[in-house]
Amino acid sequence: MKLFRPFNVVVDFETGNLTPGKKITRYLSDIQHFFLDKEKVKAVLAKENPLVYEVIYAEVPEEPGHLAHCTTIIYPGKVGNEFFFTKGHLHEKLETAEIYFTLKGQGRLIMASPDGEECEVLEMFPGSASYIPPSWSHRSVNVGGEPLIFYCIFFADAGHDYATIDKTGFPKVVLERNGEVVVENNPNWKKA
Ligand SMILES: O=P(O)(O)OC[C@H]1O[C@H](O)[C@H](O)[C@@H](O)[C@@H]1O
Ligand SMILES: [Fe+2]
Repeated sequence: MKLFRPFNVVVDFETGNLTPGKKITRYLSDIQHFFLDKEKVKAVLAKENPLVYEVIYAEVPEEPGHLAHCTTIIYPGKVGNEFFFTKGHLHEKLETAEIYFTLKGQGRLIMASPDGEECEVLEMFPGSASYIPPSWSHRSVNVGGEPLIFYCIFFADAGHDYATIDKTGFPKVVLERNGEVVVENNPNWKKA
């Protein structure tokens, strides 16, 4: 068997940069359909298409036994009163867990069972290591005024199921009300 060689990557805790790494960028236009206030989304997009988040990942084979790892940087921002977030996904291999270790910023991690009947929201803060158990969909939200930066480790063959979330959305939304971060039921959520 051909041995895969050990290697280091370097993570910058301040910027979230991971070197050497490959970058994925997601703009508001990529996740616009998830936001509650459709008019506000339109108004923002008429002026600009802000960068919402970036993922920088180490290149590892997408094969059983390997661990994929990456940083995610969610920029601060809102559409109306709804904070910027990641698309969110289930793993195609539902039986695979994941860990998010927060390096910088303040966030919320929304997780839901596959049918969406169960939902949990964890706080993300520097030093928090959030465990995403098998089967839970996950979306992270930046609730602060600086980038939310976290480091993720997951099974390299887990796969990303975005189609389910496109159909159902998440059961909860994270909003700012009177300067407070609040978690509310998502009126647009559809049962899987
Ligand atoms: O894939 P998204 O839902 O857009 O979330 C962005 C990224 O968040 C974390 O970094 C996960 O470990 C990645 O697998 C995921 O791609
Ligand atoms: Fe994941």
